[in-house]
Amino acid sequence: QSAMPMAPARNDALFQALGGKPGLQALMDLFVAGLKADKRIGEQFKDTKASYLSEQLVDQVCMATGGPCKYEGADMKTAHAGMGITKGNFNALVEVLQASMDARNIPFATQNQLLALLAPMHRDIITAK
Ligand code: HEM
Repeated sequence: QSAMPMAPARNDALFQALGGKPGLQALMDLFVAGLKADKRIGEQFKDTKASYLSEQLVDQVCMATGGPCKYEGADMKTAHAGMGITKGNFNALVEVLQASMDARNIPFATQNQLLALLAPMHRDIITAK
């Protein structure tokens, strides 16, 4: 059940609104840098290779928004197993993503569409109180 992948997008409108592949690459580079620098959750990303995580996020979001990519990383449950991620950690990550989207001048409606796509993943990612 929790291993269910995201449903593929029916069109690429959200992918285009995010600036296509170059837009996503710029966004995710900023996002991962923001995660590493964040006082609340930066520690959890200290051993993460930024370029690697950024590429995985680009592929994941590109595919989920109808773009021409294939995400080949782990499913969200497997990827985050044993990390003890809390609701507070998850909300902090969402705030960093919002700040990154603001910095890229991504319109609010587009931001909300991406967040709506990612929000249900909390079930597979949050494993601790
Ligand atoms: C909607 C929210 C999230 C999404 C979409 C997401 C997405 C991803 C993806 C695609 C990967 C790469 C998996 C792979 O390499 O196979 C990953 C790894 C990881 N995630 Fe998340 N994640 C989310 C939330 C979180 C949260 C809240 C934390 C902790 C605060 C977190 C910490 C990590 C860490 C530490 C890794 C391993 C990175 C590495 O390879 O070193 N994630 N995540």
